[in-house]
Amino acid sequence: MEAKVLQSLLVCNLTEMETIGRRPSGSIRFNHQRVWNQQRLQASICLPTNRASNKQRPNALDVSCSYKNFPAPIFESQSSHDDHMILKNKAQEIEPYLSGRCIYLVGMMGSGKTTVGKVLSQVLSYSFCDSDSLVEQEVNGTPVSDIFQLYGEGFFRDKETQILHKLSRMHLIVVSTGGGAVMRPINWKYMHSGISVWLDVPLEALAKRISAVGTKSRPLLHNGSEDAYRDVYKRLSTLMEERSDAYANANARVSLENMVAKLSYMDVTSLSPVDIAIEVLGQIKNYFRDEGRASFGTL
Ligand SMILES: Nc1ncnc2c1ncn2[C@@H]1O[C@H](COP(=O)(O)OP(=O)(O)OP(=O)(O)O)[C@@H](O)[C@H]1O
Ligand SMILES: O=C(O)C1=C[C@@H](O)[C@@H](O)[C@H](O)C1
Repeated sequence: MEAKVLQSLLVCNLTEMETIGRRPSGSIRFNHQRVWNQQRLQASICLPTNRASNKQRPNALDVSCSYKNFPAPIFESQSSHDDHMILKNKAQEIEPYLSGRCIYLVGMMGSGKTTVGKVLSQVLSYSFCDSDSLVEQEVNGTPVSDIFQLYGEGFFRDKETQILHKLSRMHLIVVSTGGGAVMRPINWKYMHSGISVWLDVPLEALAKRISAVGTKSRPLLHNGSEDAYRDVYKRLSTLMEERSDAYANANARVSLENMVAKLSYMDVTSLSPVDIAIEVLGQIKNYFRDEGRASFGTL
């Protein structure tokens, strides 16, 4: 019965997650076992009931977050049995260290934050949120490209900061952040409530991915040009020059170029989202290891 309820869940309201995820005192529960129980509880309470009259409801956070909303684990259909096992084992290894903290994926447009983020959320039994989608919801479902056009980039950035602020009070979420979120120092204050990981993808690969799907939904890249690849590449290069230092604020970096060298692959197109998710978990583990060494004064 419980499994059925879990399966049928499509959308989980962050307000409720916040209510459950925190003790009345406001402190977050960091016990590993409790995290699992908490997820179950969270799931049962996220049923779409009418909660309009619930007096316990904290500041309305009118955004939603998917919880296990994929028919079957994506990673099971996209990778070998060995890869699942590696992914699951890595997830189990770092869960106690994560202690329910959110994972913020940062990186350029098209770097795979959403694709890899969904794999990570499934294997960690976390929820998944895309901050761009949350901004869209806040603006009555207006697409990001229309928000830029109607209200300007500054308005979008303010909404993005508000969303990150709200998310910083949550836990058990993998957050795919907007590509430019790293540029505001205040956003880092919020993202450092969790663990941040930079998906560092070579510009050629980004330009190929983005020009293949078109630039319409990406206002900072769209100019309706004939040679989409070349234009996207040029624009991405400029953005990367402005942003690389900001991305480097992340707690961990996953460089697809380094992965290709390590795995002796031909190029980054051989790297599956599952390969990248495994590396994300590995780099998070390294971060905790280094952090532990630093706090014990052995560095
Ligand atoms: N490892 C991969 N190999 C090949 N294609 C990929 C990989 N990861 C993502 N993609 C493709 O790249 C495109 C962008 O991926 P995705 O939407 O996950 O990136 P994103 O970082 O969330 O982008 P944005 O910030 O613009 O929303 C998608 O078409 C996706 O299918
Ligand atoms: O790189 C950027 O600045 C952006 C990336 C997208 O995710 C959106 O947040 C928006 O299109 C801006």
